Amino acid sequence: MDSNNNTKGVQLTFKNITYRVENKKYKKQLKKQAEAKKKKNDDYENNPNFTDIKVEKELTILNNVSGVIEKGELCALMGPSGSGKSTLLDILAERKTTGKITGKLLINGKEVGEAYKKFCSYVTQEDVLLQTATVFETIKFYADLKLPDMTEEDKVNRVEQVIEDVGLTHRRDAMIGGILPGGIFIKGLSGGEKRRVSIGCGLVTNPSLIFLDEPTSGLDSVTALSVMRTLLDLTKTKGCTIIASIHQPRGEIFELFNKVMVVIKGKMIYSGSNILEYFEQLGYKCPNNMNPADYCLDTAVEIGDGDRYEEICTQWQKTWENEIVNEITQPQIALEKPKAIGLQYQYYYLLKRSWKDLLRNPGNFIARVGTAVVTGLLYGACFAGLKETDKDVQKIIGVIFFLITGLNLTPFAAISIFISQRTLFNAERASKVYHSFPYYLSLVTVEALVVFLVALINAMVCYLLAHLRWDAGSFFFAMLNYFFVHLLSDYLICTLANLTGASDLTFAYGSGLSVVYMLFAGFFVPVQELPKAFGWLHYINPIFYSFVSLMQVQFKDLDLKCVEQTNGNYTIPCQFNNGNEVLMYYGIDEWTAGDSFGIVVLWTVFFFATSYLALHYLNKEKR
Ligand SMILES: Nc1ncnc2c1ncn2[C@@H]1O[C@H](COP(=O)(O)OP(=O)(O)OP(=O)(O)O)[C@@H](O)[C@H]1O
Repeated sequence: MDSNNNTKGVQLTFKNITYRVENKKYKKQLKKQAEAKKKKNDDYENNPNFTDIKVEKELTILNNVSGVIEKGELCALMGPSGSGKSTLLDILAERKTTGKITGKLLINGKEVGEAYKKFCSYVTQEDVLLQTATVFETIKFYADLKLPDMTEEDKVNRVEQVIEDVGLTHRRDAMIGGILPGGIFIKGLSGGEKRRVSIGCGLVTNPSLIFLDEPTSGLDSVTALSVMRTLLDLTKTKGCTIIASIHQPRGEIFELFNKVMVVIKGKMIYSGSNILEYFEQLGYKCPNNMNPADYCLDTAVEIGDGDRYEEICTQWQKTWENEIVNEITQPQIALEKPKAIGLQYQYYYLLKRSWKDLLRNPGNFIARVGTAVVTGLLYGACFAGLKETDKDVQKIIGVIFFLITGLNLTPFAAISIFISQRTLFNAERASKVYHSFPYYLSLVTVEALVVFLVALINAMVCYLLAHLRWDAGSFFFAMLNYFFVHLLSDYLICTLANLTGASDLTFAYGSGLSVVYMLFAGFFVPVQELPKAFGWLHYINPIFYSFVSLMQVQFKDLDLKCVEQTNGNYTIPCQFNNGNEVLMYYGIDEWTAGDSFGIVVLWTVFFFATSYLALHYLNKEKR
């Protein structure tokens, strides 16, 4: 048993919470209002009771909502669909990042500022978990990142205890399972078991306050009851305060709650432990043979649609202000604030997890490296044993261009990884498990390793078989160039994935950009022959600089043998006597290999940065 037994729970009071958002349809609605007014004037005789359409610049989603949840209470947040339950839950858990919020959140009667979030844990409606991790590893990851002061042994004990608390001891080493990025399915936990893992992740820090958004959604009734009983046990054994939004619980689940709060159309109409009695006072008596939860929800819908809605809301507001507020007593419990973990530790744990994920789901890695081997061999076979002769110049340039093109396109295979990891990242970031930067670094570290292997294998196999310029300096500089072409293309795809948040859009924009890059690389059409209107595009084309650098490595000061070809009586004269003439023909003789490679490195840094900024600022969890 935990040493903090029954000391963790807190009292949560929220006062006059109002939430407003911008009305994005404002202009459209104004137009409709004007049209309606015109119609009213034109058609007054037929429609004398016509009322104006109400249009506001801001929408009020929650209006002056207040309540108190005592230490150790299991509280249900109920209401019809769209009434504002999830919004209220998000505000109480301080997860709302959009809109205007006013009102107060008090822990044990005090405003605790920034520290507030550290007392809470939030379990989302969807289970967003890493498919390749086991139950133990998933919960341990949260313990590692959220409990920096604990020894390894204590963390393991805590995780084992949580696994027992959520009833998953028998599934401790089972994989989460599900659909992997790219579509492969691995068998793992059932829906109910995944729900328990998500709850376990929320429990591992021994939080004072736990928020759960629809904890029973998607579960069969037996599993739902079992999950809710687990939560009730936690309130009793650990004193946790738990608030769960819930839609339509079966009778047995409804009875487990110590308190029920009912929100209708953004206003609180009740908060207490005897809702049936309250509804009866209002004139809505629950028939004996009816599930009380169903009855409450039906009644809430009826109240929301009825004429007495405003009256009932006002009556409840008065009860709150005149009675409940005065009865709130503030428990005297010391609030110890959990410490935050350093970025380097976050990076360490994230890298460890990413590495394991790569090893357990090697399909993508094997496919990328395997393709690099096969295409390297095929390039090599087609261009085997090239000679430093005028006759082979076109083939040598072809090898360089094919290698660059292949390495530019291979990162498309990583789109599904970038997109699917984004979902997990969004959920974990919203739960404040780690900062975006160490996450990004761990992602790109593992990617850099794959990129390194692919570039090296692909280019080396081809370079050796085609017998390109044969000295150590040229070989290693060329390899470095191919690695950077591949790395910058990988970061480019990662940027597009983070900008768009969708795999189809990433593919569409990425392939379009690659075509433009190829076209303006100076290979098919030498730069001086590019159309005037678009010729400048090659200056902002990283692939052009890779091409220039590799051409310089291959041809600068290279002697070319002139082997004249004869065709009957006709002799084809040599086009190039040395490599510098080749560079001149392509209009790239004024560049140096170092300068153009430097620009490739700058482009790589640019895409590295844009990819991170897009990850950090865009496509966040939309709540
Ligand atoms: N940022 C926003 N912009 C516009 N409307 C919003 C915004 N946030 C919430 N709403 C609206 O506020 C209402 C309440 O949403 P909320 O998700 O809190 O309801 P809910 O009670 O949890 O519903 P459900 O039970 O169906 O999940 C909905 O009509 C929703 O469309």
